[in-house]
Amino acid sequence: MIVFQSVSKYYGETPALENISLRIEPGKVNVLLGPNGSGKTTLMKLILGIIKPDTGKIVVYGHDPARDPIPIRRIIGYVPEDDALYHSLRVKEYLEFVARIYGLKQDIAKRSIERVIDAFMLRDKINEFIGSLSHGYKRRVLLAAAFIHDPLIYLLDEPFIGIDPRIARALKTVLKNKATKECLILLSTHVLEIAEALADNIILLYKGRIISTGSVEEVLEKARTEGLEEAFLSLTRSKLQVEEIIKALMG
Ligand SMILES: Nc1ncnc2c1ncn2[C@@H]1O[C@H](COP(=O)(O)OP(=O)(O)OP(=O)(O)O)[C@@H](O)[C@H]1O
Repeated sequence: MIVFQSVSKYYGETPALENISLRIEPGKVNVLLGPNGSGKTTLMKLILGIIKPDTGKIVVYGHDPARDPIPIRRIIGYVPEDDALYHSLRVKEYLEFVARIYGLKQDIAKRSIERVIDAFMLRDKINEFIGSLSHGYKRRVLLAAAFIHDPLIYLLDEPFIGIDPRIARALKTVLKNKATKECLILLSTHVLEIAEALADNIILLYKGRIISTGSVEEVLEKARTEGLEEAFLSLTRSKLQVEEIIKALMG
């Protein structure tokens, strides 16, 4: 269980997250939705302890990430939104490096690396430098690294960006199954179809605040709309902006 108690995070004067109180439970696929800049990545970085809250408290399976991030990071598989990879390492070297960081024993590491190489169809790329890979392959390497130590928590920032439909389909099934095995899944996406298909619990952020939580049905009911796209636009008061974007682009 991850608990946020009245958490705020500011960058200078700008609030990235304001007064967030939230319980994120295992056994569900939790989906973070929100327009660009609404605080999704910030929320994930707070869970990892990469950044610290200005006010409030976060508890991740009994640990405070601001004070004690190491045991938390050991149980998390994290896919960052941007490609934070070591470009001068070859794919297999990078996966070996990640396995070492997680403290996997050599034989277990070897088996895990083979497993994720096959799962993310990286076999023919293992000796290539990460810097030379296409965007989609870099995303696959990041996903492979997140699965290497069979984590309890999956923190996936836009995991479906750049990957092809085969891996996307498999990943959806795997995340659903992992949730039934009491893993805690928290992913962010801008793709509402993915949210609709996957989410047991939606956390809708807007300008650093939570404006709706609950199942897809509950969010739709609160927004009094039929589809998630309409709910998103209505709850984030974005309908007028869509009209303006269309007008600007159509000339
Ligand atoms: N390192 C930083 N320095 C200054 N401001 C930042 C920094 N990181 C994030 N912010 C600001 O915090 C707010 C939330 O950003 P965040 O990246 O969490 O949003 P997001 O919902 O993940 O956005 P996106 O959907 O575009 O990825 C934004 O206003 C952003 O400009």
